[in-house]
Amino acid sequence: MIRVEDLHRHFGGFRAVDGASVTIETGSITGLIGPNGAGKSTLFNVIAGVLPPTSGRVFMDGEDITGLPPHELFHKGLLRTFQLAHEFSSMTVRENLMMVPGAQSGETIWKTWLQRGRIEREEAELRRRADEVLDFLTIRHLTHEKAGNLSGGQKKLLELGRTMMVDAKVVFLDEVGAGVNRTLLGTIGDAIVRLNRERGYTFCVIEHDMDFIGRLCDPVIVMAAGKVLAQGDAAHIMQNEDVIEAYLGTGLKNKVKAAGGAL
Ligand SMILES: Nc1ncnc2c1ncn2[C@@H]1O[C@H](COP(=O)(O)OP(=O)(O)OP(=O)(O)O)[C@@H](O)[C@H]1O
Repeated sequence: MIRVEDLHRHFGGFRAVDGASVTIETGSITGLIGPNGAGKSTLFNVIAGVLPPTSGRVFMDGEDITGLPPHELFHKGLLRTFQLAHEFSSMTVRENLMMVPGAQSGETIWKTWLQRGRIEREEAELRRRADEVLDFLTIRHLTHEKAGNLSGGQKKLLELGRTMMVDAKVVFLDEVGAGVNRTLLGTIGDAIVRLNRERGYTFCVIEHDMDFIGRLCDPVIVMAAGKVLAQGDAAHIMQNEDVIEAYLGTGLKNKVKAAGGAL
């Protein structure tokens, strides 16, 4: 479980995150939604150690992890996908999986040179794991494709695949659906659900596509102007007056109400 207590992150006088307290339960796929500029990415960055908080605390399974650098969180199994570094575009999809930091044993070049048999065994094992990941994500046909030729959605699948190479526990995904076509978004959604159910991954997902959020996420956390407005299941959340106002603004909300319409 990730617990965030009264987190603030200011940029000069501007409060991008302004006293947010949230819980991401182990085993959940938690959605994080809110209008542009709500502070969602900043909250992710602070939890994942990319930015230090101005104040407040972050706990992982009861351990205080506030301000730990990304590589330490990485070793604890908490990662924001871009911590895996971007794909190497001139390398194949399988090579990209095999290159994930932390997937190798981490021996020095000198030692591995002395143990060439061992490095070959390790490479074979990495290749086997990479192929297992490609099968899981149903992209085995892309094994030898250069990563630079992948579509936006296929790159997102590769990102998910790379988390599988390091046995992540808690994965923070920022705007999974941005620029991804419907079919691939469905495949990405299925992969997230299967990783959650079959491998016990906990996810926290920022996404603007409400269909995607509604299908995948429970609970959903809503942020606006740096604060947490509401938390609950997606259907319940979209009935919440504060949430409607944050998305539509008071004027439009009143017009919708006057017209007797729903959102
Ligand atoms: N490094 C920075 N320096 C100054 N202001 C920043 C910085 N990073 C973010 N902000 C500001 O903080 C606010 C929150 O930004 P953030 O990216 O966290 O919002 P968001 O909810 O993720 O928005 P979006 O959905 O558009 O990605 C924005 O007004 C943004 O301009």
